[in-house]
Amino acid sequence: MVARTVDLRSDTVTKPTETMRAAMATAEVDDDILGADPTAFRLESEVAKITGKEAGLFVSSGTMGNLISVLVHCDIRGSEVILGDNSHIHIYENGGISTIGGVHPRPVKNNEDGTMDIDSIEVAIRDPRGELVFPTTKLICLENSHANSGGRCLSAEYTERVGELAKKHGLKLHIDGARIFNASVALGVPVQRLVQAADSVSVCLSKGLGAPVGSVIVGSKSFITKARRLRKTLGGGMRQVGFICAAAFVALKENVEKLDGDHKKAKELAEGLNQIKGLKVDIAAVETNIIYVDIVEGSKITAEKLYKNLEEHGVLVMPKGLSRMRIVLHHQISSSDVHYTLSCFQQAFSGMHQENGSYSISTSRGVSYS
Ligand SMILES: Cc1ncc(COP(=O)(O)O)c(C=O)c1O
Ligand SMILES: C[C@@H](O)[C@H](N)C(=O)O
Repeated sequence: MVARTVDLRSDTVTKPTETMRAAMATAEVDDDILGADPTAFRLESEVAKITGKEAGLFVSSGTMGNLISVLVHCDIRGSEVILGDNSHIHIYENGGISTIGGVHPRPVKNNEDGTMDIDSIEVAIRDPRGELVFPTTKLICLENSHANSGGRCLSAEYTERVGELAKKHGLKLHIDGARIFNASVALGVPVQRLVQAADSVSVCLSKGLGAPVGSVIVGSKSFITKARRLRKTLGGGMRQVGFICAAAFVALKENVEKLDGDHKKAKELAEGLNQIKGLKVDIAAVETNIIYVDIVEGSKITAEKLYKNLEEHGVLVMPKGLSRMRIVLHHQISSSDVHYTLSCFQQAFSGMHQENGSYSISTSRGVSYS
């Protein structure tokens, strides 16, 4: 039996807080298909207000939020969406925009910082004169923060430039904002400013904000009307959904202020890991709560042995390839958990480990733990 668990696999692993559970138990609910569940409406309105959009719609997941948004914008047969080749929509959503929506993906290379070169986006836009043979470009998708790039943040200025390009070509812009609040906190820029150029945004409440379930998509009233219908078509219409929206509302109110702490712990953990011989971390790439750690070639331990060793000490990470892992911080990871995690990694590489979580490493800021 493992004495202690430090779950760093994702920020989706958090458990509802007592406040969330209390809110769920007393939530005002009603049939959200025959009318409007009042708590769902309250959550949708709050997210719309924060993002500066006309309306919102609660959906069960970020995947459903992206799928519905793409399908609303890509409403003609032969539609094509320009998106990052390393984006969540392109890699981790089962190709739903194609298999369910019949939308053709037009991947453009993601840079290491999560952006796509503006010129490359423009080159990928189909020339309408070739409509006899080409799909029809309808939409550009961005992702902020960008998960597979290590939680890197897209600036408001970059997003605006993509928005201007979309408008120039009569296209729409969708932002996969699963971690838009992380980007906002890390950049010190309000969410509304980061998504101003977007026609739609999918905002996850179940990631860093710690809600047990759900996302809210936001956009114009007309967009949300179409999205609501498509959600029903996909079987995503829900009846007394207010009891899960109540938890999401608590997350929105209570946990945004905790994100900066997650980012600081991520930086500290990244710096500590980077000091361990056999591991490599690009510290500059750690802008929010996500860390990618590479096991350097020739290190004393294989990835498989490392993960097994960590798991035996209760530390869970997300393997991402043969010699890379992903670590995600969230509000239920304490500073002591960070120190304990570092001692477990240290032990795995050098056989040194103290159960009380102390270890002797000094970070670049001269901070040492022992
Ligand atoms: C960037 C990004 N977009 C979308 C999603 C999908 O969210 P969900 O897992 O709720 O479907 C995720 C999942 O964590 C994600 O990281
Ligand atoms: C794995 C991925 O699908 C999930 N969105 C996460 O970041 O944990």
